[in-house]
Amino acid sequence: MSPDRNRLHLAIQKSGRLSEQSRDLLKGAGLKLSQSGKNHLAARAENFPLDLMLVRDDDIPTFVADGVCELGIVGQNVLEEYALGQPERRIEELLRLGFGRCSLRIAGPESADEFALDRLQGQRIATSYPRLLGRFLEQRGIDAEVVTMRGAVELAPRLGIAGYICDLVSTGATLEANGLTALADVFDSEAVLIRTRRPIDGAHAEKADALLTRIEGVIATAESKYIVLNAPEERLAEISAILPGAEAPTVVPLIGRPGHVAVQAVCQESVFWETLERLKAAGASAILVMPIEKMML
Ligand SMILES: Nc1ncnc2c1ncn2[C@@H]1O[C@H](COP(=O)(O)OP(=O)(O)OP(=O)(O)O)[C@@H](O)[C@H]1O
Ligand SMILES: O=P(O)(O)OC[C@H]1O[C@H](OP(=O)(O)OP(=O)(O)O)[C@H](O)[C@@H]1O
Ligand SMILES: [Mg+2]
Repeated sequence: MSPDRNRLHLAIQKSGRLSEQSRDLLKGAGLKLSQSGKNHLAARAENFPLDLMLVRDDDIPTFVADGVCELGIVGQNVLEEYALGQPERRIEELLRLGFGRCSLRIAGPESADEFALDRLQGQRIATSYPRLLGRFLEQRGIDAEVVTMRGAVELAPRLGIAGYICDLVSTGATLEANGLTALADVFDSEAVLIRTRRPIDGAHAEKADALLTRIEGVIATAESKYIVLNAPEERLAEISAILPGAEAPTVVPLIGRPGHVAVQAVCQESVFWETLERLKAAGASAILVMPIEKMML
């Protein structure tokens, strides 16, 4: 099946850590995705000229670099590992998506306080990310042997394949279950939206931009809250400074309460209970924090 050139093509992971959140993000951007059974390798947006290609995450950078897919969603770890092996960067990273957060870490069977990077000299380290690890070691002048494994890297020390490993960690549960401790950070990652650097024709480029604007809106909305509160006028500057990530709040006089105003603002960073306590201490009252359903910046 050759791709339909009247539609955009977005590559996402078929099944794995990024698949569900990639689909949720697109649904949040208003796309109605056609059902795809377990064996389907493509899905269609019914209300937007976009086809989804459901693939192994390792293949996503290649598809986007070659322009087979104009867009993709992939972890920065996979993207950077791919890019390190290419003479030119044919992929543009457009947007961090706030999910799939993990770190590529060196781990081993010893405790972190016994460890110093120098202990890696002459050792074997098993990883699925030989280029990222290779760069890390080279930059630090460490001469170690990198052993490439496709998966189950955590088993390497037990099997005697390598003394250390370098693999993705988020909660640390997998390391712990295998008697390993994280010893050094190699690369921090999250899922990103990527776009080909190959020319996209005019109508397509417009569609890609429209989709990007929607996705930016979804990301911004996820953290953002709408805050409304009452404040003594003379403490307005102090209260505005506490509102996280808010630009130019709207200030409205309160009928029947001279010297007091109502303040409304979009906070683009997380609003914690501590924030509310600080606002109250600064004289704010009747503080409401509301979710924002949609936002276009
Ligand atoms: N424990 C984790 N927590 C959060 N994100 C993770 C975690 N592990 C991996 N990721 C991110 O999700 C991506 C996909 O991980 P997954 O384990 O599903 O990949 P995979 O086994 O290589 O899948 P595929 O079959 O598509 O090749 C990783 O490249 C990384 O960016
Ligand atoms: O620190 P943790 O929260 O335990 O996560 C780390 C694990 O997650 C990833 O594997 P995944 O579970 O996606 O399976 P895979 O190895 O089959 O890709 C990664 O390769 C680690 O093994
Ligand atoms: Mg993979």
